[in-house]
Amino acid sequence: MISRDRIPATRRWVVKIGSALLTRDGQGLDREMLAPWVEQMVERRKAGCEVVLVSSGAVAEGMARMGWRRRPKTLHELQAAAAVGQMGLVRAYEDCFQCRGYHTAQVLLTRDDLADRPRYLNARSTLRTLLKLGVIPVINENDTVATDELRFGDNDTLAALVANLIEADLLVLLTDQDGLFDQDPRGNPNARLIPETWVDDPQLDQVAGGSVTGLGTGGMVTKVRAARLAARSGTPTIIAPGRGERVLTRIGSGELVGTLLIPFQEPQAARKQWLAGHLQARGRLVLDAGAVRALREQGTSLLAVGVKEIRGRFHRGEVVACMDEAGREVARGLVNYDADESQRIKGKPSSTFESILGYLDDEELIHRDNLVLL
Ligand SMILES: Nc1ncnc2c1ncn2[C@@H]1O[C@H](COP(=O)(O)OP(=O)(O)O)[C@@H](O)[C@H]1O
Ligand SMILES: N[C@@H](CCC(=O)OP(=O)(O)O)C(=O)O
Repeated sequence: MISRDRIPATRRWVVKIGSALLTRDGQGLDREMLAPWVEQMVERRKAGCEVVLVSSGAVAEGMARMGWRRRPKTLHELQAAAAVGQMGLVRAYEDCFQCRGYHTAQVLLTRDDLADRPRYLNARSTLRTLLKLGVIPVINENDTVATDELRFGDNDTLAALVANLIEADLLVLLTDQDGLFDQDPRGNPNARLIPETWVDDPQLDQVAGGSVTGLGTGGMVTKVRAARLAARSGTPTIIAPGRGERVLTRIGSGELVGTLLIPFQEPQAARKQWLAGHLQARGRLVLDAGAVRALREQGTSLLAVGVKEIRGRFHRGEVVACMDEAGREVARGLVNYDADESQRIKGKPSSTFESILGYLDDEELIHRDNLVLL
């Protein structure tokens, strides 16, 4: 189990800086805040810890550059603002890191980049190479091309998936509060900071509220969800106050800063993490109770005989969600048959596939190696 005293030994961090923190009430980047964070990340780097930065702020900086006082309503205007603002964002980081002797690299990702296995593997190799070269990757969502179906939507999720991608030792979510409280501290003076918690504690779903500033997206809800995603690679998360004095340095020395969310499970193999973090399943399979039990209790492959319903359009090799009859997702995995073929073989034993389809590709609908329980 990770505890604060193990943090000084961590060697790979993902640091996420949120919009609520980085932008002065929506007035563009707070460049004065940037320098101390960069300073501290450079300190970490010099102490032998690799750092990947996930930074929001493109939309807010774009709005400031265009002289827009209100956040635009249409997706295209938001995308335009992000494209303008991203220039300012990377320039600010590049200037700040370069004068301290470090190069930065801009990496813009969409959900599809991480959902597609070859692109996921490419992103992983590029990030690893950049880290080996001593460069600081600065990641944001590729807002220009990300439509609603393609969006991570909030950078907490993006940061967690990046932590999975590079198997980070720590995910730091810097925000405008001192950490996670037992209720939203805005307007609740009695709210108490939670210094440490298991990430799977169901209570967290009650305490974490949304964002109220209109600048950030997601609030604590997406941070808790991100911490749970990060836990899949065994990565602990700290939600910490970005405006706190030398916050990254203090976290690095194991001081009690913010909220530590502790992973509850052994790290999953990278392939299973990728499957679990895959945000958009192409289709759904509804399983009968026997199949759900077999997956959960015996860790078997999924056979067509236990499948009652096929929903959505998908091809062999794509990710599908496995649901129980009450509509809860129990697993997801890479399916061995297209949707049309699955429709024809559902509820049937594999001995009949050849006569139904004219061929037998695989005996299982999803092989256990390609399946992850949720
Ligand atoms: N239990 C809670 N503890 C702390 N903050 C909370 C809680 N519930 C909701 N919040 C809200 O979450 C906000 C931070 O999230 P958000 O605005 O999305 O920022 P960021 O851009 O840093 O991701 C805080 O300003 C706070 O009002
Ligand atoms: N990609 C967007 C950031 C999305 C966003 O606001 O995320 P968050 O900082 O998690 O609330 C931008 O750069 O403006």
